[in-house]
Amino acid sequence: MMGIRVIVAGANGRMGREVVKMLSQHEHLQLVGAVSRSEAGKDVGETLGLGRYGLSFTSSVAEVLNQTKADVLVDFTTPHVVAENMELAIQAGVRPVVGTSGLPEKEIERLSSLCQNKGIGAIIAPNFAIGAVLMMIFAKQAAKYMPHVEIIESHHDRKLDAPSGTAVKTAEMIVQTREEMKQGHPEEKEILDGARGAYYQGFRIHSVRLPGLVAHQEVLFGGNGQLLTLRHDSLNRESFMPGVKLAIEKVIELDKLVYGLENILD
Ligand SMILES: NC(=O)C1=CN([C@@H]2O[C@H](COP(=O)(O)OP(=O)(O)OC[C@H]3O[C@@H](n4cnc5c(N)ncnc54)[C@H](OP(=O)(O)O)[C@@H]3O)[C@@H](O)[C@H]2O)C=CC1
Ligand SMILES: O=C(O)C1=N[C@H](C(=O)O)C[C@H](O)C1
Repeated sequence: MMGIRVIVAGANGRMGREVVKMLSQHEHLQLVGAVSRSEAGKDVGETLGLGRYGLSFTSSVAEVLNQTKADVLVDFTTPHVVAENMELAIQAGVRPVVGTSGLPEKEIERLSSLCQNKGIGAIIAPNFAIGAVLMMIFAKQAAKYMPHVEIIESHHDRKLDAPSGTAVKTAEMIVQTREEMKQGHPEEKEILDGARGAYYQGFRIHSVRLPGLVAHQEVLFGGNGQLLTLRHDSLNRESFMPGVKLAIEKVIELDKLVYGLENILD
């Protein structure tokens, strides 16, 4: 396989650090740029405890794209900047692989058109853990036969967006097979605001935030006299890395934006 030149945005964050470490373990994946506002100018490897790299952090995606030839931009930043980062990359002919959550549907559509106009690939994956992707696929299958469903997602308390990107994607996949219906008692009333969670086309999504958690989700299906629970737990951030590696390798072959890792699994 040809070498793939990769820029990482959010490289000093929880996910970015893990991506930099993963790249260092694969000869065909070469880190050519790393963005961190707080660590700009410092050596990437020394800052991340990986030994001297001879490559310094850059303070913005615009700057690194200007200075560096790259094939792929991996983005694990925040919902506020991810769209702008993607747009800059697409304009520069660099393919985005995006894990950052919180991108609204309209924005994904707009970025998809940009990719189409430019004829280059991009991947936005709400969750790169293969087990989580399987949970979403199984939830879509189950919803056809058990349409009474609720999603409970639980994350660490540093998370900015709720519900999680994974919960939103799971809900989007569920409604592809679930007959539309409003669940619960027709006269149900919330005594405390938000008690029943966020409403999504007739069913509910609940978000838990606690220190100690990483990334977890349960999809609960109820039927007469039976319950089905699908559960996935990411116990550390290494769990996302096989999916990130796969996306970096696949995005090179794409000529459009793909939303969801399930669409590139063989
Ligand atoms: N798809 C998936 O499988 C997964 C997705 N995620 C998502 O990835 C994203 C990042 O998560 P995580 O690594 O935990 O978050 P962190 O907060 O640890 O890292 C985000 C990094 O983004 C940078 N950043 C923050 N604000 C800005 C800004 N305004 N402009 C430019 N850079 C900024 C910061 O770096 P600095 O201050 O140095 O610039 C920070 O280190 C989240 O949206 C999360 O939901 C997380 C796990 C898995
Ligand atoms: O913020 C996180 O940590 C995670 N975010 C993604 C999401 O919003 O679904 C993926 C994973 O759940 C971890």
